[in-house]
Amino acid sequence: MITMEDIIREGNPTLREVAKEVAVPLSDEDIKLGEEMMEFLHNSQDPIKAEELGLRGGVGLAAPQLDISKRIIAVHVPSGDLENPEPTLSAVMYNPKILSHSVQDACLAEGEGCLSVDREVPGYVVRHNKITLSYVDADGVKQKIRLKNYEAIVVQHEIDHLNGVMFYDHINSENPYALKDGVLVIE
Ligand SMILES: O=C(O)C[C@@H](Cc1ccccc1)[C@H](O)SCc1ccccc1
Ligand code: NI
Repeated sequence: MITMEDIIREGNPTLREVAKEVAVPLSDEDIKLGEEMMEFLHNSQDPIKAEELGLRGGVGLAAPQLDISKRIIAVHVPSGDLENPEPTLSAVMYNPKILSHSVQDACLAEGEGCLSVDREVPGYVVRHNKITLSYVDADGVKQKIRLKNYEAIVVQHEIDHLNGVMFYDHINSENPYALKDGVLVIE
């Protein structure tokens, strides 16, 4: 079971590598890894288990954060609506690829954090507001989906990890809260 000890922190060179595509059909090893990554996200969002296991809450995780330089991410975005517990996005994605994106950019009002970064780095992380994404799912089936707003931001944060990019690479060092016109700030 994955815990915080398995997650490498900034300074580890693996976080700056471009991860390799995984073979399709998926190996049992890669399928098992995806399952463990998803299990971590579920545990990290369960107050009892997170407390028990000392987990930081996460809505996404990328294999390079486990010192495994493979193009695998897991995302599990809860709906946040107690009436409707269905997550708005929950998937293990193999070889995810952004096929196209909106001209409109977006950022989270509260900025971003990272399970591999044990410090606050304030500032707007400007990303695409909408993306069209292809990936191979856990059943080995090629998927093509469109995401927007928060779900699109989470997936872009994780795909950045596959390309050796950290969220603070996007922050304007002169003025962390500088925003071009038209950037959607997501509360
Ligand atoms: O380090 C990671 O990749 C997981 C991040 C992903 C992420 C951070 C900020 C914005 C989008 C995605 C963790 O989920 S950071 C902790 C967190 C937990 C719940 C909600 C937002 C951020
Ligand atoms: Ni991260």
